[in-house]
Amino acid sequence: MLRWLTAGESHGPSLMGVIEGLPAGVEVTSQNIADALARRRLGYGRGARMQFEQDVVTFIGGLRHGVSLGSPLSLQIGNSEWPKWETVMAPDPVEAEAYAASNDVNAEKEIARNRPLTRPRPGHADLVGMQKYGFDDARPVLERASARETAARVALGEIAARFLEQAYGIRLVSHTVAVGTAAVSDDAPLPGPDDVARLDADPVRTLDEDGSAAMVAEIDSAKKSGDTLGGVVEVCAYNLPPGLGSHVHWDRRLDSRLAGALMGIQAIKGVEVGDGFTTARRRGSEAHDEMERTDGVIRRRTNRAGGTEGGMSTGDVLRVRAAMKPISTVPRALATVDLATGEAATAIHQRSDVCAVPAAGVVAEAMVALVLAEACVEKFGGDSVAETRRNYESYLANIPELLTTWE
Ligand SMILES: Cc1cc2nc3c(=O)[nH]c(=O)nc-3n(C[C@H](O)[C@H](O)[C@H](O)COP(=O)(O)O)c2cc1C
Ligand SMILES: C=C(O[C@@H]1CC(C(=O)O)=C[C@@H](OP(=O)(O)O)[C@H]1O)C(=O)O
Repeated sequence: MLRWLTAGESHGPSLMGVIEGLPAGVEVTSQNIADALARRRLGYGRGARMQFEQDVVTFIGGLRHGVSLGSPLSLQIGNSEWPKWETVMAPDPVEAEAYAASNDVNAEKEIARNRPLTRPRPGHADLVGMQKYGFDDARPVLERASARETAARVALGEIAARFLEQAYGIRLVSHTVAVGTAAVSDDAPLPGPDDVARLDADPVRTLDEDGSAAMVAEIDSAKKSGDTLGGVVEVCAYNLPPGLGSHVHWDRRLDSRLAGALMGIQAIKGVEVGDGFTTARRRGSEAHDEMERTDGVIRRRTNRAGGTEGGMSTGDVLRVRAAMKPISTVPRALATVDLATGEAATAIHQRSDVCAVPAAGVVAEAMVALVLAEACVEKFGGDSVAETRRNYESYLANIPELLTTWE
């Protein structure tokens, strides 16, 4: 069993992540995690915070000399914002007035930060969270609802990705498919795992030059008019074995687990596996992936299904897409109600991203890595990378020759 958790608030001292159940022998370093976190900060259209956020990574346990021990791997990511928020987000009680009297240069701003947020922002967790948890202030809700938390997921996802590659040779890549109405062309080739550096060098993380320019223009135009954007990202996983997940029960299905994991990312409102919604409009004869046997190997002529059949990986490239809604904090103030007075108001707006779709791709990649790592641990078991690898090789070696789908 592989399980993981994150904790921490957006402006608290740090985020943390714990992953438990990973075999011993996974090679990973703080620098690997820092590099993954740097990729998540990329992307045209992100707000001011991404310019200065440092994402300082500290491993707390589970790792020795760059190799996992099999014990819970736990890490911390410092928030650069914390010094400004020490009073507002202090774990222990604080006297705001006493803080002001301390004559600190930041006192005025600090008091302002401490004021209850009573104008909930449409599209955010603010209002429902206040209703549900009994708060008279949106701060305790928005601090955890913030997508800052995705930094911890990307850190854990990087550990999962290293495990997948080292144990089974599975590699992942993500890219941006659309921002608002601007999209890559329908016949653009799928990126491969060796394209990651090229993707990260593009302002919106796509290999399609025209698509990239159109997306950048769309972001510029939204920014100019005080608006925000969403879009679509895709994650591809290469070199999967057949048989991850299962057809036998809904919550064992790989596609269902992937959909849940992607939908669990802040602002994701739709998930597609393979050709997904396009497939729904096709006739059966045009929708499925016909099989043939050539050179002693069964091959699917197409991969419209996106690498799953019957809730299991087929061994073909896994393709999943996630649709992100536009950023909820819209500079062009949205109408709301001041909960302190019941009067009409405009929603709180401080700094914010205009578009975070490229970053969402990196987060989606991390979520897919975590789901695949969980499915592999479940299928192949093993307490060390070497043992799980042996189990994986034995599984493949025991699939009868007439059923093989790989060379
Ligand atoms: C990487 C990433 C960055 C985000 N940045 C912002 C942001 O700067 N401002 C904002 O209002 N929402 C941002 N969001 C989206 C909000 O967190 C999200 O809209 C909010 O949690 C409500 O969405 P939900 O209804 O899906 O939970 C971001 C989401 C992601 C995945
Ligand atoms: C901090 C991150 O994203 C944040 C996600 C976010 C939101 O409301 O979701 C709002 C912004 O934070 P702040 O309110 O501090 O400016 C983003 O910067 C991050 O991705 O690391």
